[in-house]
Amino acid sequence: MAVPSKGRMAEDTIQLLKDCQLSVYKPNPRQYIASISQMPGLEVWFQRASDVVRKLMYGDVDLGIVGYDMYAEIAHGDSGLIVLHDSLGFGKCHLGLGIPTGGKWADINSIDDLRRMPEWNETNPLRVVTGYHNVARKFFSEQGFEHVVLLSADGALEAAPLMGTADIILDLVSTGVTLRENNLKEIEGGRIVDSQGVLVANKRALREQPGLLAVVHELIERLEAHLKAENYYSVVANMRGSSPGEVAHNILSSDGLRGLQGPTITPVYSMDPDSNGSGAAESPSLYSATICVPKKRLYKSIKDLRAIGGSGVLVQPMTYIFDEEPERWQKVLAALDIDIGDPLLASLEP
Ligand SMILES: Nc1ncnc2c1ncn2[C@@H]1O[C@H](COP(=O)(O)OP(=O)(O)OP(=O)(O)O)[C@@H](O)[C@H]1O
Ligand SMILES: O=P(O)(O)OC[C@H]1O[C@H](OP(=O)(O)OP(=O)(O)O)[C@H](O)[C@@H]1O
Ligand SMILES: [Mg+2]
Repeated sequence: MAVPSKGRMAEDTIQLLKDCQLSVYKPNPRQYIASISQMPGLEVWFQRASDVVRKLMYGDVDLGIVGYDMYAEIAHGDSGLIVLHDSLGFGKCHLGLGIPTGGKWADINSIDDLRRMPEWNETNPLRVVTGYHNVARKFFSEQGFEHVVLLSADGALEAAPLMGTADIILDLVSTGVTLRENNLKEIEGGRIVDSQGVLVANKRALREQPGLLAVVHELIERLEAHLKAENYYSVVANMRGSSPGEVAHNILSSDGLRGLQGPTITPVYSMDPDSNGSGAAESPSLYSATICVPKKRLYKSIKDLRAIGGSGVLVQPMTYIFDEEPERWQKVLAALDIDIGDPLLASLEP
C-alpha cells in the first residue's frame, strides 16, 4: 500500500491508520518503506501523492491512499483501478473555477454566463490555468465550451488573472480564502469535483495477489468502524419507569433516541432498606438506558431523555462501531464480480 510521503495528506493518512489501530512503523525517516505490525503481510510505501496514483496504475503497488482529486486527474478514466473507500474524512476540498470579480467579469455568475461571453473565439480562446488538465478538458467539453486553451502551473495559480497570464483558474478550493484574497470568485456550476482522502486499489492485483482481498476486507472493516463511530456518542441515562419495557417504549417513541438498533435497559440497584445495609435490591422505578446518539443531535437527545424521565446522563465518545458486513465490502465484491463462494475469498474464512 502506498501512502502520501509529504504535504497535508501525509499526516492525516498516518493518523487515520493509527486511529484504526494500524500504526505505521517507519524506522528510518529518510527511507520510504514502512510496516504495520497488525498487518505483517502488508508493505507500506511512502510516495508523493501524485505517484501513489501512478504506481497503482502501473501495478507497482496494490493499494493506495490519496486525495480523490489526484485520482480523478491522474487515473483519468483508468478502469484498472477501483475506489474501495471514497470518504476517509480528511483532505476535504473541491476542484472549482476561480473567476475575477471585477470589470467585464462582474456580472459573470454562472457557467452559462461564462460560456456566453462574446470575447471567446478561435483567435481569443478562454485561457484557463490549472494543474488538472484531464479534469478540465472533460469539464469544458461537457459544458459545451468551444474556445478554451488550458495552461499549466504547479501552484499559486490565483495570481495568474492579475498577472494577465490566464483569464480564469481551475484549482483546489477548501476555505475559499486564497480565491477571495486574490479577487477571485466561484460561480454557479463551477464546482467540478468534490474531494477527500480515498482508498484505491488495482483491480488486477485484487484478483491475482494472494491474501490481498483479506487485507482489503480488514482495512474496510476497520475504516468503517472508526469513521462511523466518529459521528456518535454513547449515552447512558437513569430512566424513571415501572418496567424495562415501559422505559424502552418511551425511548423508542421519542424520535432520534432509537440509536443503532434500540436502547439497552438494565436495572439500577440500591441498598435494600429492609436488609439493614447488608443487601442490594433492584430499584422498583429506576432503570439505566444505553443508546448511541449522533453527535449532531446530542443536546436535543439530552433534552428528550429528560422529558421522558431521564437523569444522570453520561456521554462518552465512541471508538468503533462494528456493524454488519460493511456495505462498501459488498460493493467491492460486486464491482469485481466475485461471488461469496469464490476461492479468492477462502482466506477470509473466520
Ligand atoms: N486547500 C488545499 N489545497 C491543496 N490540497 C488540498 C487542500 N485541501 C486538501 N487537499 C488535498 O491535499 C492534496 C495535496 O496534498 P499535498 O499537500 O501532498 O500536495 P501539495 O503539497 O499541494 O503538492 P505540491 O507540493 O506539489 O504543491 C490535494 O491533492 C488534495 O487532495
Ligand atoms: O481554499 P483555501 O483554503 O484557500 O485552499 C486552496 C488553496 O490551497 C492550495 O494551495 P497550496 O496551499 O497547496 O499552495 P500551492 O497553490 O502552491 O499548491 C490550493 O492550490 C489553493 O491555492
Ligand atoms: Mg499545493
